[in-house]
This record gives sequence, structure tokens and C-alpha cells, in this order.
Amino acid sequence: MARKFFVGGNFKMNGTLSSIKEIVDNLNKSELDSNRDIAEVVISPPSLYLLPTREHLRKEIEVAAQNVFDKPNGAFTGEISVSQLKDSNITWTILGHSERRTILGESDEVVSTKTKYATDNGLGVIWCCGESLEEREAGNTISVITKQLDSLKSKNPDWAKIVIAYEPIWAIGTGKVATTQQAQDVHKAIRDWLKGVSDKVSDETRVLYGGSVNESNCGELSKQPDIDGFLVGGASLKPAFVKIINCHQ
Ligand SMILES: O=C(CO)COP(=O)(O)O
Repeated sequence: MARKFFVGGNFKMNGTLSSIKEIVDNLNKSELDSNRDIAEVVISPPSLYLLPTREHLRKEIEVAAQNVFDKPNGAFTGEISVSQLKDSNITWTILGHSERRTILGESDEVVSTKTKYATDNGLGVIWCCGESLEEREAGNTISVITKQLDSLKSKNPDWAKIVIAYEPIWAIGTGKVATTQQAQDVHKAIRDWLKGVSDKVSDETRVLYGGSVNESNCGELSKQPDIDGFLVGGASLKPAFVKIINCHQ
């Protein structure tokens, strides 16, 4: 079946009120390609800017948090709840980004628990996985990703609310994009793994590629049968993000 192309923009800890307003204004006036199937687009500014982004952004584009907690409202200083996001019309969150796994110490268990809680409570999750350079060079790419996926499966999340983003850590922010074949091979392995959940989940779950995606490399990547879109970091802060949104064939 045809999976709707999906493009996420992860601003990470970048932007100011004025620079994010510029990005939103640019997206609002841009022509999102209507000759072909329009991509599903989600942008993810830092939490402070979620609400003004949602208020000013055109309605066809959704807004994602970069993190969410796995408890209802309460005494959890520094965290944001699923219900607070939904109350502000923030319908997605990123979870399991490698920067949160490695710098903030989030384990597979923490990421899986948050994903389960978020999806059970109606939030879409862009769930990230990926291997380090050492893991790739040791030939462990698929086993690392399988372990991350197995942890998620063990919580029995709502797969209909999940988009998977494969982001090799060595390709993030480095300008070193995975080759089209390297990306497709891992995406195919993820698709095969998803068959173990069910054929329906394997057919319907979007698997995005992330890591140094830009307007020059997105076209080739988007032609791969198991690449259903992108999670874009640095390039999502630039006007060329629109070209990435419109790049799929
Ligand atoms: O981490 C990423 C998106 O989540 C990718 O970042 P870059 O596109 O800047 O490499």
C-alpha cells in the first residue's frame, strides 16, 4: 500500500522568537507541492516556542514536542505532559532521539515507556533509533536497532500512532549522509522486523531517514521503496526545507 510521505523538522535547541516566526512565515507562504500527493509535515521547535508556532502556523502542518513525560500532570519539575501538549493542539512528539539517549542518558526502557504512554493517550510519536559509528564498523547496525525495536515492542504500543525515524548517529549534523543503499538496507531490515508485529503494521508504518538530509540528497533517498520520508535537523531551519518537503516522487 502507498504510505503517505512524511517530513519532520527537528529544530533541536535552536531558534529565537523572531527566527522561528520567520520559519513559520516562510512555511505559511510556501507552495506545498499539489501536483503530487502532499507530504504530511510536522515541525518541532523547542518547548518554549510550541504554542506560538501552533498559533501562527498553517493548519495543514502539525507541531511536535521534542520530548514528553510518561505520567499524568503532577509533581514532575521540568517535564511536560501529554495532556498539556494536546491541550495546546500539539499532536506529535519526538521520542528516543540519539541526543536524548546519549547526552541525557535515556535508556531503551525509558524511551519505550514514554512511547507507550504517549501513544495510549493519543499523541503521535516520531520514534528514533540508530547506531553509532563504532557499532556500524563492528557490523552491529541491525542488532543495535533490533534491540531498540524489541524494547518498544515489549510495551505493546499503539503502532498506528508511531512513525519510525532511522537516524545513524554518525550521519547526524556531520554532513556525512548515509548512502542511499546503506539507508535502504536498514529501512528494509526495519520493515522486515515490523512484519513480526503484523503484516498490517509492516505495510502501514512510515520509516523516515534522518542524518544530514538536505535539498540535494533528498530526491535520491526518497525514491527508495522503504524510505517514507525524512526527519530533518539543520536544514529544517532554512528556507530550503520546503524543497525537502516537495522532493518526493
Ligand atoms: O538529528 C536529526 C534530526 O532529528 C538530523 O539532524 P541533521 O539533519 O542536522 O543531521
